[in-house]
Amino acid sequence: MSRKVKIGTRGSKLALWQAYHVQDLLKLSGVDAEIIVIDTKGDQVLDVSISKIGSKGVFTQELEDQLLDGRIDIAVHSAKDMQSTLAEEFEIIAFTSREKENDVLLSAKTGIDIHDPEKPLTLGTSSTRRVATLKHFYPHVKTIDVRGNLQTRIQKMEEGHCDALLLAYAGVHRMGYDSMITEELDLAEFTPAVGQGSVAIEAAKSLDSALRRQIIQACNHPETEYRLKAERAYLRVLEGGCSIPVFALATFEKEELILRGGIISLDGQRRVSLEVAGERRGAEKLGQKLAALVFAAGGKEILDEIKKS
Ligand SMILES: NCc1[nH]cc(CCC(=O)O)c1CC(=O)O
Repeated sequence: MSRKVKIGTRGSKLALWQAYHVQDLLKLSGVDAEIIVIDTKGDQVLDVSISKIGSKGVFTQELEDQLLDGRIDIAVHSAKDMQSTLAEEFEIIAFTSREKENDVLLSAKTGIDIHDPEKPLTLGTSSTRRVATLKHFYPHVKTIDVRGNLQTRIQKMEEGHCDALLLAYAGVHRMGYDSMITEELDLAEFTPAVGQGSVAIEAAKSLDSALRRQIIQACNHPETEYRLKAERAYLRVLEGGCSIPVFALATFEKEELILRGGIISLDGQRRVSLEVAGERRGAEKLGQKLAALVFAAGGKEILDEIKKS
């Protein structure tokens, strides 16, 4: 393979970091790659909340068009931002080794404590899962909607719109803001969004098979792949876009794949969270099994209500 692999990415700082990360992984395997930045609809309408832009895959459509044209060979995304079902022509060929999956609090202040109900606290977030989780476990905490990239959000916080931000560790770490983290939240309470912390590499099924193999060899982390397969199979049954407070986290305990996940009502009143375990080669079945159990335990009702609202 003499020509360079063309990596397509959005132009945000986080997206670029992820594209450079994939470029580095390829380089380590002796594969040269170049980065091609593509504007997406999701980036152009920053002032509107994602759930209101409507269509699924606002961040992925333009990249997929270029994959089909062959103008790029692969598209790099936060795994979390990828729809659970891709169009027929596309597939995820690799998941990079996962970062710590936790949500974290980020603040410029000291003494931020979500556990003390006597202490007024306003958190900035734009995720329905995080808002609903706060309402469930920490009802005294106020939230405000803060959108935009991390730099913009931090600026809003420093202007006094909120005391702290509630974000994914992965993004904070990649953007170099670890020093502002005041707390890593408990995974059992703030169970992350499906895929949080991993980078997904998407390709057209028509991609050259030798190149495809090289990219997988260089970038795919099998343990992460199994974990995300289980989580994404769960998400697929729930058809959960990013506007639905669905959560799931698969982990390995020895050789066993454990999948914990559920759903919360938007008001935080009802939260269903369950756990299943099985073998790695049954990862997708495990996701489907969890979905069936969550539905039976009241999750279906919660989901139907949210879809109607
Ligand atoms: N929701 C947007 C988004 N998509 C990916 C990340 C961070 C990287 C990751 O979670 O893998 C974030 C920011 C956040 O949720 O705080």
